[in-house]
Amino acid sequence: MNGHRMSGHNDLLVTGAAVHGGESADVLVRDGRVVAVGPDATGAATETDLERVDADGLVLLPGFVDLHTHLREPGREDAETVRSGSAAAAAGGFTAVLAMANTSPVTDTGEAAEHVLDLGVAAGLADVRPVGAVTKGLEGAELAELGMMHRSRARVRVFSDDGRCVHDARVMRRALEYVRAFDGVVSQHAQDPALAGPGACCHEGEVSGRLGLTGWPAVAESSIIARDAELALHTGSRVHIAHVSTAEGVEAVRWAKRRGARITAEVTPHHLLLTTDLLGSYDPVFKVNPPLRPQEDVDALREALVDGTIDAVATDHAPHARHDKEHAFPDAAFGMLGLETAFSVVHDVMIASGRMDWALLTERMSTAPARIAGLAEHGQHIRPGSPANLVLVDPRAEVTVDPGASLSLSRNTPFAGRTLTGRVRTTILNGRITVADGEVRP
Ligand SMILES: NC(=O)N[C@@H](CC(=O)O)C(=O)O
Ligand SMILES: [Zn+2]
Ligand SMILES: [Zn+2]
Repeated sequence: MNGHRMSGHNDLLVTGAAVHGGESADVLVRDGRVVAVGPDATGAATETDLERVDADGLVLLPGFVDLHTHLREPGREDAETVRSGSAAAAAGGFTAVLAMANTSPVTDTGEAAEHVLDLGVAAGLADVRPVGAVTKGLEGAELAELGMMHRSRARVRVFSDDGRCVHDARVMRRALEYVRAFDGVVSQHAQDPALAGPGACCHEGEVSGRLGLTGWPAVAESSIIARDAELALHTGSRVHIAHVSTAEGVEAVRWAKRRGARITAEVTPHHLLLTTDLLGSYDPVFKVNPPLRPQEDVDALREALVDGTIDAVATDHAPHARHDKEHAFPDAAFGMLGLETAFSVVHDVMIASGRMDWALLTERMSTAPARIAGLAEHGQHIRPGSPANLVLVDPRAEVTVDPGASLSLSRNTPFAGRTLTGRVRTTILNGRITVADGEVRP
């Protein structure tokens, strides 16, 4: 809001954008809202106090919403802060991000959640919403203060022990029962720890045998999804499956939806594009949890994202300091950057290839994640009265990913040097430009 005033403009007029990928129109934004779309927009603008954004050839969409971001603050401000992560989010076209609870200290109390919320407001570059831990200290034993986190100013609705699976069925059942009262949701890192040996660090299959690494079998993912679907049916609560990575996992979600379970699922951009083939290099930049999978899984994930078995794209942006990645593959940290490249990857893999249209991309990157997280100010259809949380993208521009240009404090992108079609140009948060062409607006 301050920035809005400081910029000196009351009105923002976006001209010639293909709204929702359709007809091109002018869009007038004032006081954080869209006030006019179409021929009226120009006439309604205040000529004296107007910023124009020429959007010829660009597509205007509701801002993206990320259900799964690691911002590392508090605790690992060397890898990312709420400020740097919000800048990366804005550069990637995101207007809202859910900040995972595996910080230090863990977000497992009302105060901890409010702290993250306040850091997000102070940064002012994205709507940062804390995810609450399911269990105290992510230890999997005792429920965290779920009700207190929900009743806090942060209004936490999404809970996750991400990084660790809530493997105890009794704990998962209690958590689901608890969040039902306020329509909360548990986001599960579906991976049965009992099914992977200690030191697992890649996909279990031909690749783990060949490289001599310990792997996670697909059944570690699908068996937890099936169990949690049963618990969701039993409790009547909502469960969300984080970063689905296998064809078996997709099949379990499909089965659960058919049975009427209140289940949603997400896939990451990296699991939609990258495969185990990259592991031959033993480069830890490709080490992630869940691991990269073979092409058959990638194909199943793409299909599931189209047919709705998978509801949303979520980045699992997981920044790591250089010294945590510079190890032999088995010892390096798990995780990849994702916020700044998400749109380009999804556009390249799903739209440029003809698998998806703009309406479906909007649903998967904006509308569905906003709905799952209960964020009413995001993912709204662009029309007079809707919140001005928006993104302008250029479907024709190519991006060659340069880790050095990232606004994240970390550099661990698996897409370095890749050329992708589709680029984020301008992100608008609450009526104010946050990032234009990769530069943060002061
Ligand atoms: N995705 C990862 O490989 N790592 C995440 C944790 C997680 O999402 O499980 C992290 O916090 O670094
Ligand atoms: Zn996870
Ligand atoms: Zn994660």
